[in-house]
Amino acid sequence: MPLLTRIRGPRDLDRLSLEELDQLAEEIRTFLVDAVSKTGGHLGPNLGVVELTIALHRVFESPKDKVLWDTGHQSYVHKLLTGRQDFSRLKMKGGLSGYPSQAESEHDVIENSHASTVLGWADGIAKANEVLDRDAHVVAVIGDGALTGGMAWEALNNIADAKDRPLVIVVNDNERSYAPTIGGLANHLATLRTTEGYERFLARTKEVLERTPVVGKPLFDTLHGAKKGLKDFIAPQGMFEDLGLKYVGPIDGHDIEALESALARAKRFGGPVIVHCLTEKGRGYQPALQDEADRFHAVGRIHPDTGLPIASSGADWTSVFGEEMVKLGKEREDIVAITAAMLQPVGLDRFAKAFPERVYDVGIAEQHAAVSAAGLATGGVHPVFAVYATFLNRAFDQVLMDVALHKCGVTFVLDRAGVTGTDGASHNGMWDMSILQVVPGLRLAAPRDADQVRAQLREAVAVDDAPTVVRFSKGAVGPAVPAVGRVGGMDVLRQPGTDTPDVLLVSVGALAPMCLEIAALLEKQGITTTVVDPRWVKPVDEAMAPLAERHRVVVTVEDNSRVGGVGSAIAQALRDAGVDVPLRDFGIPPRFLDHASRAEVMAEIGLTAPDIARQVTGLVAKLDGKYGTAAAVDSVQPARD
Ligand SMILES: Cc1ncc(C[n+]2csc(CCOP(=O)(O)OP(=O)(O)O)c2C)c(N)n1
Ligand SMILES: CC(=O)[C@@H](O)[C@H](O)COP(=O)(O)O
Ligand SMILES: [Mg+2]
Repeated sequence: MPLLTRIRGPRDLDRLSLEELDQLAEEIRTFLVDAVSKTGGHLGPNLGVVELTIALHRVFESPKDKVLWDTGHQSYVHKLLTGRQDFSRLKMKGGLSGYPSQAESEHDVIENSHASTVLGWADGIAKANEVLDRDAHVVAVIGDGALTGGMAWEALNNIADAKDRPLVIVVNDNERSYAPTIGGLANHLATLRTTEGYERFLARTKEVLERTPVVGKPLFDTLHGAKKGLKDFIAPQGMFEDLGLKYVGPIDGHDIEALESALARAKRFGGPVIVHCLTEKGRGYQPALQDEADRFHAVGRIHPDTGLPIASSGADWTSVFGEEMVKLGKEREDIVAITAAMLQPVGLDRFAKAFPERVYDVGIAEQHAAVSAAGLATGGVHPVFAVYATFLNRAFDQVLMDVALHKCGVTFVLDRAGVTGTDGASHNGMWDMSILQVVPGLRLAAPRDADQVRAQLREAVAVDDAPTVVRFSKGAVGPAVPAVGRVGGMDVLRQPGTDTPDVLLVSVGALAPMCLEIAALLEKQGITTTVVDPRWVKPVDEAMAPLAERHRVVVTVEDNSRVGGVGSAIAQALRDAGVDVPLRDFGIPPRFLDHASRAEVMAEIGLTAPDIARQVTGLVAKLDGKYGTAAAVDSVQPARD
């Protein structure tokens, strides 16, 4: 990599010739395939923005000028050009984040991986530049997929209203989210893509007319002044121009010279301007280009030559859900499915194949998905909206005020619930069982294994007068965890072996195997434990309080924030029932978790069997008066915050 290794920062790009820039682009592609095949990551998106990122950093002066990335999964090239070329531990503990990271570089701003926010950020920074009279540019890169998110349009509405506030929007149009981007916007972008760019037409006309004696120049000035009429005739700018945004494009997103010319003109424009770039997701890497599903949007470790996965994972939670959905779809014609641009990642691809007319991809529009689901339920069908837990955060109000308030029978299936790890703080599904606790009427299930996913999904879709939620983890689903008894609606997973047990251990969802391990460790300390799985964690089962009362201490363990989670809800239920058995809740501490493997994160926050068993042993010891009264129990520190 003779050129890439010489790039220590963006300004090192300035001295390269066009030929060298093209060579650098090739070196970067080779680097990306080699590095990401070893670690896994967002290979396809980054292969598509190599030339675009080079051109951006040649035209704009980061970090003085702010180069912002929507979702941030396509920022690997940006990292390579801003002094970060060790990708050996990408997305791993202590290695580079898979997204921009302010801790890594002054060139990075937006760290969260939640789509459609970049234009809002850009609007705010541009306003700050104006207020502080700062001589700096803001350039926001947004994908065609992210542009289907409502927040992008809220921002555009504001940006378009400030005609003299410089802001450059680069639409990275590769015609895909994971799958081909859907909706009216995608269709509009297609018309812009397929018509001869007005700018190119104008450039060519200018060239011809400037060579035309006498009438040439005046004619060009007339044409150039023709403005919208001519533009719409030559290349329908439509929506963006109608919004009042200057539109430049479409530009070949792999032609560095054309990109630099367009970006330089946009930079000089002095107001909001859209540069519409046409790129190819997975460019330059045949296995990605041939991947019809998602062009290697996010890959695990792969063989670089073939693109084939190195480690194929066994049955995962997602596929268990997907298969049951197909069965349900056959049994009930009123069941429909919704995805927010993630059909395959959430496991609805098989349902879509079987029932193409009963699945809706709404684009990256979770809020719309929830409201549309309320409409679908009101219309007499039962929608199942499958979404990553962390992405439902943005649709909280819609779940509350559209679905729950109207008692709509909508089922939300939350994949990637709990600690996911390698995608960093914004991807952990650690808030759903807290924020959804406050939704009146909503019922929330946390299945512990594949059988329970199937059973609880069926129980959920049988509810037609309230929102139901089924949440499960990322990745491989563990072995079946059988019940050995039943109390109310709850499964007993381990009997205490005595009529006066010490601990009631409430195991939530996928942590059941760990909770059984905790009980075994406690038994070695002579501590008797009942392990119970509530199955439906909201509302708290009526049998919980009486069951708790038969124990000396209650311990709850959940793969969700400790704050306002299942433990809090159970504590409140015990108080309401006048049961004052001490309770200690274990969960995720209320802080943002740096990227690392799931196991490393769980160990770091103390959500492991040995950690919890040690703390519970201390609790019981205090109860035994070895260290004073039961009240001393409260002095035991919760899991490390
Ligand atoms: C709110 C939200 N929903 C879903 C996702 C998952 N997601 C990550 S990237 C992506 C597709 C983005 O498409 P686009 O913006 O066109 O970028 P590209 O990958 O094509 O460069 C999606 C749906 C997300 N990050 N945030
Ligand atoms: C950037 C984004 O939101 C997705 O691409 C996400 O990174 C995929 O996560 P999984 O790998 O868990 O499907
Ligand atoms: Mg795209």
